[in-house]
Amino acid sequence: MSINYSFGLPLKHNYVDFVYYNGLFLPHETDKILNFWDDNKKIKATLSGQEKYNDELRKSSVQFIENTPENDWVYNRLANLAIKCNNERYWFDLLGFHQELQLTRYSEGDFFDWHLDFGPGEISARKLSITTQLSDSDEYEGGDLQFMINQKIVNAPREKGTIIVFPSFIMHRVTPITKGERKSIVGWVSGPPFR
Ligand SMILES: O=C(O)CCC(=O)C(=O)O
Ligand SMILES: [Fe+2]
Repeated sequence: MSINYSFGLPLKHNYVDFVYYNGLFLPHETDKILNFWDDNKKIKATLSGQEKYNDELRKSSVQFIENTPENDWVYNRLANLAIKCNNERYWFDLLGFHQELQLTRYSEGDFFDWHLDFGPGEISARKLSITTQLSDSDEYEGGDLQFMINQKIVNAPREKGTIIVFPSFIMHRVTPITKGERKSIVGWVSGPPFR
């Protein structure tokens, strides 16, 4: 039975595990984001805070997108959405992006096994994770972004342009790609320590 025993501030009950938004990036915009990809800057994905590659936990190619005047519209769009979503749902204390946006490519056989985006060290300020589907669902097989919620696995929507926001402390993974290629752009909104 839920009650409303407030300590002063109104109690808010609309926390959700993840939220998604369709159509906030139009097809020509997702294509423009993909054009930021520069094969010379491609790096093999590492696990945050770890220098060594760990192919058992993660296999993909990533590239970090510097915040320049040309791509500020992407940062801006994601920041505004994170603020709106946070005001409607989470009420976390947010400060901004402390890490560059990450473009990710998963080719056949690539994956990112169960993990949290939050943890000790440099990722301890992360509060909200925000990922955008940059590939059409039929461009790849497998490659589902999944959340573990109360022992149940829930799939995120796959439609190109969909932006998915979730607390960085939620367990999630990207299942192995069995055909084609999946691309995404991922950001982490940081804030002061949890309290
Ligand atoms: O590719 C995605 O949509 C999410 C990847 C991910 O979980 C991460 O980079 O932390
Ligand atoms: Fe993640």
